[in-house]
Amino acid sequence: MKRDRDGEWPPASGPGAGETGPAAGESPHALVVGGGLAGITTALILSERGWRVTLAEARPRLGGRATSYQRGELTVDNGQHVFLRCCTAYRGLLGRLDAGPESGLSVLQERLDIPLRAPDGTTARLKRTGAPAPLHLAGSLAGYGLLPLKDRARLGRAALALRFTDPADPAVDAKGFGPFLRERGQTASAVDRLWSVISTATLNIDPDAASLALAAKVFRTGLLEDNSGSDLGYAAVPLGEIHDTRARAALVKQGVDVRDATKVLSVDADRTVRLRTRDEGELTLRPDAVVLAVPHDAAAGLLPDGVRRPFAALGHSPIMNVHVRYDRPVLDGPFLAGVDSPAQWIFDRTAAAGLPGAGRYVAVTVSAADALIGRPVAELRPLFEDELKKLLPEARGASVEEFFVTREKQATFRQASGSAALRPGPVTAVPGLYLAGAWTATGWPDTMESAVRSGISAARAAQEHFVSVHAHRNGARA
Ligand SMILES: Cc1cc2nc3c(=O)[nH]c(=O)nc-3n(C[C@H](O)[C@H](O)[C@H](O)COP(=O)(O)OP(=O)(O)OC[C@H]3O[C@@H](n4cnc5c(N)ncnc54)[C@H](O)[C@@H]3O)c2cc1C
Repeated sequence: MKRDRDGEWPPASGPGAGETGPAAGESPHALVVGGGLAGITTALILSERGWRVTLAEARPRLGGRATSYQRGELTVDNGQHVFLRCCTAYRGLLGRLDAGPESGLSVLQERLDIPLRAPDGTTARLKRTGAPAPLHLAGSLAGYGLLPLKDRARLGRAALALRFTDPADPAVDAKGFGPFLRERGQTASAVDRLWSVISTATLNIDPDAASLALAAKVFRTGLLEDNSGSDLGYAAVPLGEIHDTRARAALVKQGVDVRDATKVLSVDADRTVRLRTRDEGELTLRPDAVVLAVPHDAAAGLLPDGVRRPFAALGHSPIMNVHVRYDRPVLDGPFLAGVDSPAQWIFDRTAAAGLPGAGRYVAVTVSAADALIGRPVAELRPLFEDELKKLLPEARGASVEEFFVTREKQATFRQASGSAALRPGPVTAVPGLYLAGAWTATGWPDTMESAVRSGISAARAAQEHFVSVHAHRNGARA
């Protein structure tokens, strides 16, 4: 079987460390631009390989789009984040930061188990058994109470077709997920009440517009190829505790020069980089490697003139989170998926956010939030309070103590059909200049997993280039 090197967090040293570090006495300098998960990963790996690494992050905190902020006594995530057991690279990063499930900082279900409810009170449970994939879901889908029997009977046809759909095929990427499902007999309710629950959450776009290739990647890797792939995980603490505090400590321990509140202003074709530092001063560096681990539009703005940047057309899709504090428990588990409702995923974040007392704090995720993200709180509040009363019977008698909204207009790139062709690999036309970020060509949707994979690939590309240039120079000298 082909080894999935990008899915493995590379060992720091010893056998398996891969391409080996720079030779003794040589200590090349890398500037990693962007302190999101892609930049953190690149910086850690290059540093472990013997590079001197500077990490420049424009904001005062690390973690990029997967982070937290303080609001009174609550530590609020900018948006609820989940991962799956198949996210091997992100789980590798959690392990590297001592933040895996065994640390208590994150949770990973032993077996996939998602409770779902519709506003009319109908419920279902997406649950796996220990049977081999795809039989591990057969019982759960056969009893999926949110769909009539005739719809359930047809689910297998689309699942089987997805299992044989190649996510790497450009012709597949040119197609939409919605049309593919309809062609395979899936009704509008099957799309809304089952397929979209997973595809909208992972691809952040309506199924009709979503790339079939990315949908096939999600369903194949998560649900259809391995029985444990979709076991669900999430942080048990604020995201910032892992992606900022823990990551920063690991980077500093590793010797990385972490410069937050430091913005890269320009990168020239000879790798001369201008930065604006925390104290508003300017600094110029000329490192051996520059890794742009920034969002795609920021990368398009920083690349030197003459370098192609088709990815500037990737666009964005928004995610909105609605945050509600109740005076009492309203959820009878850690989370619930809502169907036929704008309240798509409801997570109890009381303990994670550090809220004391009997009250409860829930975070509600609205992916592909194009229609709602621009609406004022005055409109969103009655809408969501009402929806939550329909989905959570316990909320009907509860008082809302606080209601606020976080809006991420550029949460992910627009994962539409045709987007794969726009995603670049880590190597650019400028020697020593690399790209990383969840939007680059990892084959994964714009997720934490994709970000970490992109960081692994960029670090590997920088390392291989450096080693080959030096082997060439040393050969020329001999
Ligand atoms: C609300 C929300 C919910 C999400 N839910 C999930 C989920 O459930 N599961 C999941 O896996 N993914 C989820 N995602 C997606 C996930 O957060 C991203 O895919 C991932 O964090 C991207 O990491 P990154 O390092 O590629 O980019 P980013 O996190 O965007 O990091 C890039 C960094 O570069 C910095 N930067 C930009 N320009 C400069 C400059 N000129 N100089 C210096 N620094 C610069 C930025 O400040 C930023 O910190 C969600 C995203 C959002 C917003």
